[in-house]
Amino acid sequence: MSAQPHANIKHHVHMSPRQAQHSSGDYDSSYPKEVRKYLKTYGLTPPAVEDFETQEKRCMALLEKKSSSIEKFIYLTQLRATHVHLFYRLLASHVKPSRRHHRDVSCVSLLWFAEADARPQELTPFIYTPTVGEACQKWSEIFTQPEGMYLNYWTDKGRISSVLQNWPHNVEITVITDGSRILGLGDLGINGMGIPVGKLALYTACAGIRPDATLPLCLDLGTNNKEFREDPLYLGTRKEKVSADEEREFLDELMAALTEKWPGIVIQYEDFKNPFPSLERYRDTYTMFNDDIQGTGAVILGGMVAAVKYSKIPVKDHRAIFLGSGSAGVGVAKQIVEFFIKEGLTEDEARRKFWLVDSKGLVTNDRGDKLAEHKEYFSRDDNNGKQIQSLSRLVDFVKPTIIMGLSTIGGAFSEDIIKKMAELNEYPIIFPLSNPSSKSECTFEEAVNGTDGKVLFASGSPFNDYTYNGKTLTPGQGNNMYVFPGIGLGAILSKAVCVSQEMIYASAIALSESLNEEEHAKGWLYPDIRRIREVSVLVTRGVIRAAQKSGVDRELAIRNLDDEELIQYIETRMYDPFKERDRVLTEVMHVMGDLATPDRSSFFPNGTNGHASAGASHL
Ligand SMILES: NC(=O)C1=CN([C@@H]2O[C@H](COP(=O)(O)OP(=O)(O)OC[C@H]3O[C@@H](n4cnc5c(N)ncnc54)[C@H](OP(=O)(O)O)[C@@H]3O)[C@@H](O)[C@H]2O)C=CC1
Ligand SMILES: CC(=O)C(=O)O
Ligand SMILES: [Mg+2]
Repeated sequence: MSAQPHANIKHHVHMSPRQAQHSSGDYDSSYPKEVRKYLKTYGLTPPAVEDFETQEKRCMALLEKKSSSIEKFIYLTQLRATHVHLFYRLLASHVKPSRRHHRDVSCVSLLWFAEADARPQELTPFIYTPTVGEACQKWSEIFTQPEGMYLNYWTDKGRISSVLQNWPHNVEITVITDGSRILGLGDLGINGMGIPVGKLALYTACAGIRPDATLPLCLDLGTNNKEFREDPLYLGTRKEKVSADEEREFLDELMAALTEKWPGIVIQYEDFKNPFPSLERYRDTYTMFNDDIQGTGAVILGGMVAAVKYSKIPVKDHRAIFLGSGSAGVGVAKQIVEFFIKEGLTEDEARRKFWLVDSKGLVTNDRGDKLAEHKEYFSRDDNNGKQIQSLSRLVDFVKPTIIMGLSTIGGAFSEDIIKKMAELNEYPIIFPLSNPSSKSECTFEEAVNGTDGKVLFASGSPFNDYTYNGKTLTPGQGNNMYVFPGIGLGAILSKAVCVSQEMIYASAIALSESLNEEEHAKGWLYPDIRRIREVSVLVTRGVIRAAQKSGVDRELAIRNLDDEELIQYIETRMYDPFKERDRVLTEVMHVMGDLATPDRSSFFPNGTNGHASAGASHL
C-alpha cells in the first residue's frame, strides 16, 4: 500500500480492479479541473465540481427509485465499477442503523441492519447478506461486467500462472470460492462470484484495503447443480464438479501461482462445500485461512465470551447443541473449546460440552455410518446405543444452555424448542446463524416471543427490531465480517508467512474486548456496527501481535512499536475514500511539477473537506 510511482498514477488512483478495462472511474464529478486536465477528462465531465453531499443525494435518490433489493444490488455494482471511490464514500456514510432504541439487558445482541427492504438507506445488506444470496442465484441473469477472475479447470489447468498475468493490478488479498456451498443456498457453480466480490468490498470498507489491491476469484470446477447446467444463460462450464483429487491438483497449482505472482498475498477461502482438506494442506505453507471455519469460529467466540458472562452460568456448566456439523459448525465449536480450555477445563471436559447434529441426527460413534473426519473430534460415545433423531428430544436429553444453528435449515428452531430453552435457562443463548435470512433457524421475533424477551441472540443475517412488552428490542448479527477484515489486514501488515491459530484466536479476543463502556453497560455481545472501522483496527492489532508472538511475522519494522504506535501505523495504511481526492490532487500537482498548495476551494466547494456532515460515520 505504499505510494505508487508517478508513472502509474492515472492507472493506480482512478481505476479499481473492476474497471481495469475502461476508464469511466476517471469521470468523478468531485475532481477539480487540474485533475480533469491531467486525466484528459476535462470537458467530458459536466462542469460542476461537486461535494460529497451532492453526489450522495443523487445516488441515494437513484437507489430509492429501485423497487427491489436485487435492483439496488445491480445499481451499486455499477456504481462500484464506474465510480469506485464514490461507492466507498457512500458505503461508509450508510453503514449505520437508522434507529437506536434502549434495549432490555437480557436481549444482548449485535445491532445490525434490518431486512434489506426495510431500511433502504443502509447499504451493506444490498452488497452482502442477504441480497448477495439472491444475486448469486441470479448471477447468470444479471451479469453485466467482469468484477474478478474466473479460472476454469478444463481450460486453465497447467497454465494458471499465465492467466493470472491478465490481472492488471498488484494484489494484496484474494477471496476464492468454487461456488459449491454459497451461504445456505447450496451449489451455485460460478454464480458464486458474488461472494468474493461482496467480501472484498467489506475488506475495503471495514479494513481499508485499497480496492485495487483486492482480487475476487471464482474457480469453475464444474457444478452439481443440474438446473444451472441446463440453464442456457449459465456462464460456467456445464460439467459435473471435478473429483476431490482433481480439485486438489488444481488448488496446488493455483496456490503456487498466486504466491509466485504476488509474494505475500493473503488468500481467503470462502464457501467451499468441503474446505477442511485444503485448510489442512495449505495452512502452514501459505498465508491463507478459511473464513467459514476460522472466521466464523472467531466471530462467534467473540460474542460468546459476553454471552457466557450474561447467562450467569459458569463455563463448567454450559452445554451446547449445534444443529449443523459442517465447516461453520465444527469451526465454531472448536474455537469455543479453546476458550473453555483457557477458562480452566481440560480438553476432554471442553470437547464433551458439545453435541453436534448433522443431516443424519446426533453425531455418534455407533450410528453405523462412516463419519467425515472433521466430525470425529465431537462424536459422542455416551448415548448408550440410543440414536436421538429429533432435535426436541435431544434438547430434553442434553438440557443445553446454548443452541447454535449452522444447518442451512430455515425454521429448524421451532416454538417448542425455543420454549424448552427458556424453561431450562433464565437467559438462553440462541444463535440461528445460517444465511441468508430465509435459512435462519428462527427469527428474532420467534426467539423473543418464546423466551419472554430473555434470549441472548445473534443471527447470521439481519432481522428487524421487534417491540415486546412495550420495549423495542434490536436483534444482533453474528457475522464473520466483524473479524475477517482484521485477520486479512493483520496478515498483510505483519507480512505473516502463514495465518497461525494464535492469530485467529486473537481476532476473537480483540473483538470481544472492543466494546466500549456504553456498549458494555447496555449488555451487548458485539460492538456497535457504526464503529466497524475502529473495531477492525483493534482486531488487526490483535492479529499482528499474535503473529509476532507466534513468530510468523516478517515485518521487522513494526515489532518494536508500542500498542498506540501500532494503531497509528495501521490507520495510516488504510485506504480512506474521503481522503482519496486530496491524495490524487496532491499527486497530480506533484507530477505536473507544481508543488504549490492546490486550490482546495474548488476541490471542496463547501469547505467540508469532502466529508459528509459532522457526526456521520466514515469508514
Ligand atoms: N453467520 C456467519 O458468519 C456464517 C454463517 N454460515 C452459514 O452456516 C450455514 C452452514 O455453513 P457450512 O457449515 O459452511 O455448511 P456445510 O454444508 O459445511 O454444513 C451444513 C451442515 O448442516 C447439516 N445439515 C443439513 N441438513 C440438516 C438437517 N436437516 N438437520 C441437521 N443438520 C443438517 C449438514 O449435515 P451433513 O454433514 O450430514 O451434510 C452439515 O453438517 C450456511 O447457511 C452458512 O451461510 C457460514 C459461515 C459464517
Ligand atoms: C457469512 C458467511 O461467510 C457465510 O454465510 O458463508
Ligand atoms: Mg462464507
